[in-house]
Amino acid sequence: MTIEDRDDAHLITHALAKDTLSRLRDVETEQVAFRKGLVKLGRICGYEIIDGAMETEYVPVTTPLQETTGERVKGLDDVVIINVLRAATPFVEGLLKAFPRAKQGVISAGRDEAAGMTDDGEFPITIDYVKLPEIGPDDTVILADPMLATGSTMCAVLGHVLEEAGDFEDLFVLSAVSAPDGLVRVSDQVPEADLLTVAIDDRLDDDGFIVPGLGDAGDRAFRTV
Ligand SMILES: O=P(O)(O)OC[C@H]1O[C@H](OP(=O)(O)OP(=O)(O)O)[C@H](O)[C@@H]1O
Ligand SMILES: O=c1cc[nH]c(=O)[nH]1
Ligand SMILES: [Mg+2]
Repeated sequence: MTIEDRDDAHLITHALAKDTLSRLRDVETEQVAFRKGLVKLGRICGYEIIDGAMETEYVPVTTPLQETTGERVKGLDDVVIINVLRAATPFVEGLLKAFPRAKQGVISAGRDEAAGMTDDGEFPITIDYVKLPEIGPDDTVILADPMLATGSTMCAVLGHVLEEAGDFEDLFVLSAVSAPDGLVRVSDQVPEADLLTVAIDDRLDDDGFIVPGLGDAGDRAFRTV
C-alpha cells in the first residue's frame, strides 16, 4: 500500500503518482500533456484508494483447468464520484478507469478571484449547478478536485453533498496538490471527510495560488489562458 497516514491528510506516495505530478508541475507541460497527466494521476489515485481503503473477499473461480479461489474487491459498485467542475474533469476521467461503474455527481464551483481572498484566507464561491446521484449507506463517496488551495471551494461543495446525502460508508476528498491552509479548513469544517492528496505544498501566495503548485489547473487543462 502506498498511502501514508499523517495527522492532516493521507498522502498517496506511489512513485508513479509523484512522477506524474512532477510532469504536471512543469511549466513546459502543454495542454494535451497536462490533460493526459491529470487523467493518469486520477487513475493511479483510484487504484490507490482501492488498495488502501477497500476490502477484498475470497470467491470461488473456475478457470479453464480447475476450480480455485480468487480475490475480488468489495463495494466497487457502491462508489460515488463527484466532479468539481471544471478542473476535476480530466482527473475524474482517470478515476473512472479504476471505478468504471461509479455513480457520478457534478458540482460546478468557481472561486471569485476578482473579489480576492478575505482576511480569513477564504474566497467567495459561486455554485452554479449541482446534480448528485442518490447516496446510500453502503457508498464510498469521492469528491475529486486536483487543487485544494484555501479549501473554500471544497467546503462549499461538501456543504451541498452533506445536505443531500444520507448515510454513507466513507467520504474521501481527493486532490493532487494541497495547501496546508486548505487541509486545515476542510478538516475543521468537515471532520468526517478523509483527505487524500499526492502532495502538500509549502503555502499560498497573496492571490490564493498554491506555491510551488502547478498554476491554474483549469486554465492549463482547458487552455483558457
Ligand atoms: O481551495 P480553493 O481556494 O477554493 O481553490 C481550489 C479551487 O480553485 C480551482 O477552481 P477554479 O475556481 O479556478 O475553477 P475552474 O476549475 O473552473 O478553473 C480548483 O479547481 C479548485 O476547485
Ligand atoms: O494554485 C491553485 C489554486 C487554485 N486553483 C488552481 O487551479 N491552482
Ligand atoms: Mg481555475
